[in-house]
Amino acid sequence: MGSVPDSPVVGEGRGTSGAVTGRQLPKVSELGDLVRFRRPVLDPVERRLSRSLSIDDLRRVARTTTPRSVFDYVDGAAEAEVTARRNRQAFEDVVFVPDSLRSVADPDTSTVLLGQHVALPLVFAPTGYTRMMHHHGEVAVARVAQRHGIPYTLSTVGTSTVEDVQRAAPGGQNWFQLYLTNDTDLNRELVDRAAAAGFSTLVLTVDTSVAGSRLKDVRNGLTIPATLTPRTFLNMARYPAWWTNKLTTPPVGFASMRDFPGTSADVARVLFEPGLSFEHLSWLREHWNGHILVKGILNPADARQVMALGADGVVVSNHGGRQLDRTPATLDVLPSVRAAVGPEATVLLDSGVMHGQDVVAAVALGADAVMVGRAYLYGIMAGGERGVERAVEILESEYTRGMQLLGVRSTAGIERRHVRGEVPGSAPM
Ligand SMILES: Cc1cc2nc3c(=O)[nH]c(=O)nc-3n(C[C@H](O)[C@H](O)[C@H](O)COP(=O)(O)O)c2cc1C
Ligand SMILES: O=C(O)C(=O)c1ccccc1
Repeated sequence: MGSVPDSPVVGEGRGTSGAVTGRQLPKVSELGDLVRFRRPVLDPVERRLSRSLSIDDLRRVARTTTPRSVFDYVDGAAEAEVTARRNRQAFEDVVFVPDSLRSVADPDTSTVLLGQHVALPLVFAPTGYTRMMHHHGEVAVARVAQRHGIPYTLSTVGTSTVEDVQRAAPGGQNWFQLYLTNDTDLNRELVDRAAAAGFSTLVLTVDTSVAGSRLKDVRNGLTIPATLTPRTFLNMARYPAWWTNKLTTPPVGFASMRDFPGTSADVARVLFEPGLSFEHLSWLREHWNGHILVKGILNPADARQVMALGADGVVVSNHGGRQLDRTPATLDVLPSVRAAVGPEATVLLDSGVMHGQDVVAAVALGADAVMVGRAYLYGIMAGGERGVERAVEILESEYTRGMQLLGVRSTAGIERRHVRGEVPGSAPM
């Protein structure tokens, strides 16, 4: 090795002899080269987004752009919100063990999910009522997913139809999330429409046979559409920009289903099938030719059973802490679920993913990819379609950097040994 310069050098490069060719400190006349004036960003939405460097920043912006009842619906969780905090804590407790002196040039973040190439191990989770967060709605989220080469999952209780989404993102990987309803004809219609529209994958959610209790929604008097009381009126009146969104949006209910006013808990109570069981999964396997993922799995035995019934994979999820409170953090049960289903099954994880390093951790502990819900919803609340875009940019850059700093140059190179220690719940059950 050549000699290492012992003093900092302004400028670049070494001379042919290997000596360092440093420049003198710049003359005043050259200072113009050193001071750059950033062009002011005039558009207020763009300004807010360009200053948002993390999902947490987007969350802070979202709080200022949306009525409290809407923000709380997204941000909140069930009961005492123990699970929601636990999800985050598990990610924060991760200790990475990096490799050194491995080339991380030309990083490759891509992976294969259900036989399809995806640009990042990231999927947009299904979220109900996206047009309530911002009038750009589901179609905007689907467009961003298509542009970034990641799958988008439309919710059964979305405010756009499968046809709308397919039209908006015809080249995207569009998945449909099914809430099994207590109306057999409607179930068949939902599945047939998703197939006819060209959706490749069904995500059957199994953790919402009854509604979780989100106390903030009850306290805020949240119904969809809004019921006007002095309290809800005052709450919404403070957000004129959000109202502009609303007024430019044609009044629709659940375009995927039938118009149905009420709280999300009312929807679950009146429409969802409380008798949902393994037989329904078998029914679905017969009626759907595409891939099936079962979302809301939290133990290895259930994971094994749904695989035996013909599912292609599972989403380890506690619904972002919005259903049963006091469940384990998903990161903590992930290794045992992976061990139960083997290397070939598709295993996704969601609930609490807010940072690209969370994605690195989940991949290290056995996930093929993660889903994010709130992360992109904070984005859409902060700035519509551009806000969703910003959320992906943030996660993508954090993921890429995290992977490289771990000494790994591809998603496939992230291994269990890159996270320290025994993981709670990883013991065989
Ligand atoms: C506002 C909101 C609405 C949701 N709606 C649905 C839904 O309709 N169907 C579903 O399966 N999951 C739904 N979820 C759960 C998400 O799919 C996902 O499991 C959860 O958001 C993951 O946690 P995260 O938000 O911390 O990423 C919803 C989540 C949120 C925040
Ligand atoms: O809010 C949710 O998490 C959710 O899954 C849901 C359930 C019923 C109606 C709308 C959304």
